[in-house]
Amino acid sequence: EVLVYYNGDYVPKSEATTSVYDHGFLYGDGVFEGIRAYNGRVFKLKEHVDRLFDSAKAIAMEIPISREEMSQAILETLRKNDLSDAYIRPIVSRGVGDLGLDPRKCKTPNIFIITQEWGAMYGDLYEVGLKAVMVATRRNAPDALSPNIKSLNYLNNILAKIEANAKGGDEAIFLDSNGYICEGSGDNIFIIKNGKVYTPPTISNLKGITRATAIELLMERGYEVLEENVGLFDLFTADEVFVTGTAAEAAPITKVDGRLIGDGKPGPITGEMVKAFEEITTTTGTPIYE
Ligand SMILES: Cc1ncc(COP(=O)(O)O)c(CNc2cccc(C(=O)O)c2)c1O
Repeated sequence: EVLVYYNGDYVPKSEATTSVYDHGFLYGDGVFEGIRAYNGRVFKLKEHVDRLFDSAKAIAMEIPISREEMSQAILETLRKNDLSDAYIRPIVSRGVGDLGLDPRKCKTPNIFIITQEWGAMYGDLYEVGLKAVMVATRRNAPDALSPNIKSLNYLNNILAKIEANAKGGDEAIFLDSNGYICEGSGDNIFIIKNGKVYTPPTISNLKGITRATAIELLMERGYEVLEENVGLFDLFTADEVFVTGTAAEAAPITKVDGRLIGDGKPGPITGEMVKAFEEITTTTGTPIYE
């Protein structure tokens, strides 16, 4: 049975439970990460652990183990489950406390680490590309609940997904509270026009680690990457669009709200990205077993 890390122990999946009085369950009061291991290496482990601790600091929650201990716990959980190609989900909740919002009711945070086998998220849709739809639900504003915090509050993203499902889309694209193109329900977005690459600034979306990697890879290949606001018109008239995320990696978007993007097939720069990701994720990263 899969073993889950729970506050320092490795327990069978069926025993990886928390109390109904855990404020992570009661109020979504907690943070999490989504990380992948490829070919026996964890991709961008330090960046993900750093973001987990930043998210915790943003909600004034002290994680009771160090960054290094968190990294080792992630590697050990993979080893306990003999995993080399995996999806890794660290979760830190505020912990158990009486009913009522005040986090001071919770003595200590609970830490879980789930690991499981994970293949490509969209399967063969990489060839044909994803159909995206715009959703009415806006991404939560930075001055309301910053989308930079990877928190257990994913209802905003789920509402977008519900809208996309209702509209028959594979992915939902958010506008931010100012009406600019923001990101997908679980991934960042890139738009290509006349050989230039545009991606929204991260004030209104998650500081994606795959997004940062894509920017590096594109610049290494001589592309100009502009982090600036783009609008619906820019999205609809783009030559290419792709989304990036730990789960999605780099996934082409070939239709948005019924409009073909470019000629409706994944574009050349997107193709370069998919190949570059395959290369970098299978050759770099923190070894699990060495
Ligand atoms: C809202 C949002 N935006 C962008 C990303 C991409 O960030 P990274 O490049 O750092 O992963 C995410 C990450 N989203 C994510 C990651 C892993 C799994 C799932 C899931 O849908 O289960 C979602 C996300 O949740």
